[in-house]
Amino acid sequence: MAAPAGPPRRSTLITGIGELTTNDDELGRMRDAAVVLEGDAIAWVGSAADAPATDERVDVAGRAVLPGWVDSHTHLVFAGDRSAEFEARMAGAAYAAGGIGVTVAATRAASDAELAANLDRLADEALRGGTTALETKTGYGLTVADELRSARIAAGRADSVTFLGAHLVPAGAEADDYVDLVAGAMLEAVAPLVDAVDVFCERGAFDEPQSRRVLEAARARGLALRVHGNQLGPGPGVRLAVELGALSVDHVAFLDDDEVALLADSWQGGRGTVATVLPACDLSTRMPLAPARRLLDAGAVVAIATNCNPGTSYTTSMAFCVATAVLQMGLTIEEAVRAATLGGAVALDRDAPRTTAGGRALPPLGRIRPGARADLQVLDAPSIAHLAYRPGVPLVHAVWRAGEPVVGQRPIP
Ligand SMILES: N=CN[C@@H](CCC(=O)O)C(=O)O
Ligand SMILES: [Zn+2]
Repeated sequence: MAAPAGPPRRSTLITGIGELTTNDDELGRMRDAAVVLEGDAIAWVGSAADAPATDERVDVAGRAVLPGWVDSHTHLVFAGDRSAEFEARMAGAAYAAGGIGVTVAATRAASDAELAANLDRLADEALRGGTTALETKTGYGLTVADELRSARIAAGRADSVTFLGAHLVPAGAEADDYVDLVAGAMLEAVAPLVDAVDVFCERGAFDEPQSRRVLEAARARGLALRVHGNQLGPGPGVRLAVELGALSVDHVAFLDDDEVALLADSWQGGRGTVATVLPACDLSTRMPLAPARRLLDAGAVVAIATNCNPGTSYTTSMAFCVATAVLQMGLTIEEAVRAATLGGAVALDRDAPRTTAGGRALPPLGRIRPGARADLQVLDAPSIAHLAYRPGVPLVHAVWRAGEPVVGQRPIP
């Protein structure tokens, strides 16, 4: 299968692929496959025996190749450490939304350079673990100036940036005044820098009317919507997200059957709301694991993400989340890998080609097929089954991001 011809760009053949997971309905999961990368995109996928000539090549000696992880939910603009809070939780204390305030104080006190360096450190860590596309959020500033600098630091470092001014009512503020600020001046300041707007719709954070105000203001500006919902108990987050056409509702640990059906039905007749499960967060907060099996059985679209943040889920490891989804949430290997790659791309609205406001073409993410962004990872294993069969073992052998070999084995001319 080949992409339409364009101007010549450096081409690389990846051959000797023992097992290729493409997430493409026609190509499926292939044996003895080869892939050609050209510039930042995939140019050809097929049987190794039919591979075309290229400028350079790399033989991965029977290893498994799959799309890079698409981590569609992280909070990487922060400073400080909450390991004492984590240790207390492991000794029996409950998680409460108010812990966010500790990170807000540390983030406000940090310099731009410190915040950028912390984000770069975590993004590099994620890349070494096979993550080739990353969403990240503001939400630890909670003033116009601090949210704006968080958005500036995230823009250009992440594939997708989300404004989460509605993360917590900051100390000393009155809730409805703060919602006015978030939906007004704060949103106006960050809007040119962000792709989506998110709200923590939960007891102790924002209630349904407050969440709705922020989301409707965002929608009126043409921004995509996300909701942190049903994390710590039953709540209105899922219903609100589906009603307003949010791209995703994330956490979804507490769902009744009607909410599961609502998420599944949201896909009838067009684009719906992705249910993003965050297995590392569920474990780190000692909450029930989100019902990913029930969601898939009902026909919902599921994404798996890390929710990397210093409070509830301090990991960049998508492989850990995939292993947990298989071992503890009842997903098959293929379902978990798909949710952590293509599922994330759908949650970011990046599963199809897009053009930026400035006219730049963005190739789609989450699949290995001609025309997709050349984002792939090579495992030091013959099959994706090893991601759960060998949990906790760092299996990344090499990573290409947008056609560049960024980790491990390099091609030779
Ligand atoms: N739930 C809300 N926000 C983060 C937690 C942030 C924190 O505790 O610092 C989350 O996704 O889990
Ligand atoms: Zn989150």
